[in-house]
Amino acid sequence: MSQTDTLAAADRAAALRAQLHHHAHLYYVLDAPVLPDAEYDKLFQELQALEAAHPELLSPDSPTQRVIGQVLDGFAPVRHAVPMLSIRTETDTEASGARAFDERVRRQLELGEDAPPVEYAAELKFDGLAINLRYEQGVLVQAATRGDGETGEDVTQNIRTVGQIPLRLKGVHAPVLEVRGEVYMRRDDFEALNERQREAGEKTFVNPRNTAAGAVRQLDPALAAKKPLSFFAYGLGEVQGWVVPETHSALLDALQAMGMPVCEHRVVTQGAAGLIAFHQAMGAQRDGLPFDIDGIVYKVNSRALQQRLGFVTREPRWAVAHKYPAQEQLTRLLAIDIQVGRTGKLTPVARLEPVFVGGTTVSNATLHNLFELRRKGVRVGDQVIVRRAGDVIPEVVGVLKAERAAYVPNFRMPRSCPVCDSATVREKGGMDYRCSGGIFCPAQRKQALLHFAGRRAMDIEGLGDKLVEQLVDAGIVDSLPSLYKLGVAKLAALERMAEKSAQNIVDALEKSKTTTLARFLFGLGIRQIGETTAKDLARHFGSLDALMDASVEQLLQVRDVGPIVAQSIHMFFAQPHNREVVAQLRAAGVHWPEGEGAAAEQGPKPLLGKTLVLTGTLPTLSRDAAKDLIEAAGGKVSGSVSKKTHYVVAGEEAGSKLDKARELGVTVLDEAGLQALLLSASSAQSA
Ligand SMILES: NC(=O)c1ccc[n+]([C@@H]2O[C@H](COP(=O)([O-])OP(=O)(O)OC[C@H]3O[C@@H](n4cnc5c(N)ncnc54)[C@H](O)[C@@H]3O)[C@@H](O)[C@H]2O)c1
Ligand SMILES: [Zn+2]
Repeated sequence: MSQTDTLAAADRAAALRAQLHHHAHLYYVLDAPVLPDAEYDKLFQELQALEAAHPELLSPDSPTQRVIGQVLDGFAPVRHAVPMLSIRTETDTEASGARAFDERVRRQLELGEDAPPVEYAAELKFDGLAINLRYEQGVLVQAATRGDGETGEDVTQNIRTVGQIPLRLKGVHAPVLEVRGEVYMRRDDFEALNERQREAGEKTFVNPRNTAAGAVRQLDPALAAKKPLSFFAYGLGEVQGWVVPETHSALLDALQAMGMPVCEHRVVTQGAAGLIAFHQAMGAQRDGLPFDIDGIVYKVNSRALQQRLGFVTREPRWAVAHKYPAQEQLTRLLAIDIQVGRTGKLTPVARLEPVFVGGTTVSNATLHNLFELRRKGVRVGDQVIVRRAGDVIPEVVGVLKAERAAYVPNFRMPRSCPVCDSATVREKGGMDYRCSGGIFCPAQRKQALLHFAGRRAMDIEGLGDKLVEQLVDAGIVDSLPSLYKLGVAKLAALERMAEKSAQNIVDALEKSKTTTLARFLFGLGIRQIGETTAKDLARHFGSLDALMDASVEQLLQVRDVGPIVAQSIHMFFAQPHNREVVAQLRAAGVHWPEGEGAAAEQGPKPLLGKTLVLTGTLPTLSRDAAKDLIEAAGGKVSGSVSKKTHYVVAGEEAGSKLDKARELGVTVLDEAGLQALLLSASSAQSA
């Protein structure tokens, strides 16, 4: 090898070490890596290869030679009685990773060709943070992170908040028993946490691993307690006065018997073939697991053999981590498109240079919403980190800002819906932009039709999920008015539809034409217009034309209508295509007694200002009918009992609401009591 080769190699090795140290610091000390693991691993492997080719370049402080990580200021250092090591990684293709490990083990144990296969225990490699739990006389006295392997951090206070970690071991009173395992965050807990963050307009977390690590290494235990963490045990540290089982699998059984959470997905198997089978089987189940794993750990099962194999500086010789495809990868953001969801929500979607991540090729990923996109600072052309884990849709979780070559303008949400061209709106205080097109927007059509046909709206019997799906997909129904053009022949031609049922639908459509203004308004599916608001509006304006022409100020006069609702109604009727839909529906024969609301408004209001709660089954009145009666009498129906509740109307099988009413001393009525109240109050008022 020439001298220039060696010099170039030395330069490259030094550069790689500097980079690896930098990224390890971000990862292990600050819990805030900027590179995906796969990129870090590439650099790590390049350094390993260089050092193998040029042994003279090896230095004891190389990241390949020792565990990196250091104690964060603010935590007391804990010296590990038994060092906490790393595990050698096999990133090769499925079969060869296990075979390479088995061959090494056999060579080191000096097993001949015809010696029987080595017994292995295989388990999952949980993607979290290693923790050493020290129990003295069976009581948890200290919890420590790995740190640099020799010295970790005392995180006892934070670990005490992890409900799955026993504070006392069952049936163990040994002077010292250190249990090691992984603290992690379940995917559903992680998603829920991020959902809350997004709703609050706060920063979201990148992945469960870094979130869990950050929570454990949080200086304020109260903040740590807010992040739901879980735990799996997989090994031991120092032991005094306890007989360690002879195999790894028996150890895991023993840990489980002490009350330690141990993962059920593990096997004992002979030779490489069994390892390969387990790696493949778990690879197929990986997406469905409730937590992230980044591989399988193979361990020589016999403790005696483990001791014979021993350690190299950084890792045991008797274990190996056989990885799966990474769940985070770097790729380029080609464009940002807008997707319109079933409820009209606009989601920015990243079009990506296709990348293999989490086991599949991904070319689209969600950017969630404008605010998150801005906070992450994502721009078209950027190198972005894509995460795909489990069944969650792939998402862009970060960006390498240093890589940006030129100025790229900030992304903006479109002013009109890319599907239907209706105006887009952002609700005050909300994070989301929406298409205001409603039924007019093909993206929202099915949802809008179902809502229109719903029991509390136009009440079109038989027009459910399946049928709407069929009608829209076949292009037969593309708007609310086109519903009323459906004939028996067209319907009967659909799959699973007979003449009789088609006739029933046509009859139901006909029947629905005679309705009330409140039902019709509610059925239009105007954002923010629930059933109660629709009733209030109908009562207040009495006619649809008056409502359609109302100004925001006039709308604000209606009981319980605030600025957001008023704006939404005004916006809806300001759009010509919405007025057109209304006109067509009326032309199709949909009608209601005009002025009905105004008349009702003048009737007696015996329950004005009263709040009632309904619970259980009433003998004759349906829940809806009771609600209508109460509302017609000026009362309000609420879903939960509080000190502000005036009456609870209870029927059969009334549940916790009844208990709550008794607890708070709220008057409880049965159906007869309600009827009497309506009558006596109204006669009292008219008297
Ligand atoms: N993104 C970055 O910038 C960056 C920087 C540094 C390190 N990293 C990542 O950190 C990892 C390397 O870290 P490492 O050296 O700690 O090794 P490792 O995390 O790959 O392996 C050792 C660890 O595996 C864990 N583990 C999980 N399940 C286990 C089981 N069943 N049995 C035993 N141990 C189990 C333990 O916590 C143990 O400490 C790589 O994935 C690397 O990509 C990333
Ligand atoms: Zn639209």
